[in-house]
Amino acid sequence: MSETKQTTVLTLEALGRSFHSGDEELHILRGANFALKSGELVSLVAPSGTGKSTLLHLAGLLERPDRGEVFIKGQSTSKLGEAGRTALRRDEIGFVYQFHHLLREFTAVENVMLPQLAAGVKPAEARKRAEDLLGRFGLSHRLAALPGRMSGGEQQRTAIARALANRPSLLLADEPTGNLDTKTADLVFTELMRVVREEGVAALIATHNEALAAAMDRTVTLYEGRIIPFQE
Ligand SMILES: Nc1ncnc2c1ncn2[C@@H]1O[C@H](COP(=O)(O)OP(=O)(O)OP(=O)(O)O)[C@@H](O)[C@H]1O
Repeated sequence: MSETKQTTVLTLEALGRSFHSGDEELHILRGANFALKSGELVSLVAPSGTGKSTLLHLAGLLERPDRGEVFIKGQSTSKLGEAGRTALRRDEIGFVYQFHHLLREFTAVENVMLPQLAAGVKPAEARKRAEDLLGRFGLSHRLAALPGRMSGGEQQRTAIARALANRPSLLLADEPTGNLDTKTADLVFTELMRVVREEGVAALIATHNEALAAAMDRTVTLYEGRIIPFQE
């Protein structure tokens, strides 16, 4: 993709977020700024408790900041009501958690179909997309499996496929392989990066694994409530 055609998918502007802990006020984000361009893969590597999940939840419109603004493809989100935020989240953002959160009573292919059906995609088309995505994660033989019968790696691959199902422009992932053994984590992470690049999705991925982080386009960290380039 040429430089001129790249759009900014996610913009965080002067984000502030504090939490009360007993008598104390924890200022977790203190004017965090960030921009992510289409197709860009960025890792977020920062010590535990510095606010990675907080930041991803704000960027994913799951929570609202105390101060500052989140823009999705240049669109301001602060003035949107819950219905508007939900629609934007459904159409533009895929989220992957450390734990898969798949619906246990539905098969792998159904789990990847569901967000598409919610977005109004016809069942036959949703199934085709789900089968294609799961196939690209090496799960063609597990389409009809229930989450409880799948391995941790298979569950997480399915959760990533589900997050990509609606062709989001932005993928946010919070320690997506943090719950897996090292070998499986490396495999799943490599697949995630491959499919994310194939799909042209911009991604911001929190990870503790610096080796995996280094395979992305750039790495950022959190320092004193702000987002800065990561330096080893
Ligand atoms: N809802 C909340 N209420 C009170 N405190 C909170 C809340 N959410 C987060 N915090 C606090 O804010 C800080 C940052 O939390 P956050 O989960 O964003 O960190 P993190 O960098 O993702 O950590 P980890 O790597 O351990 O997951 C922590 O001190 C946490 O206890």
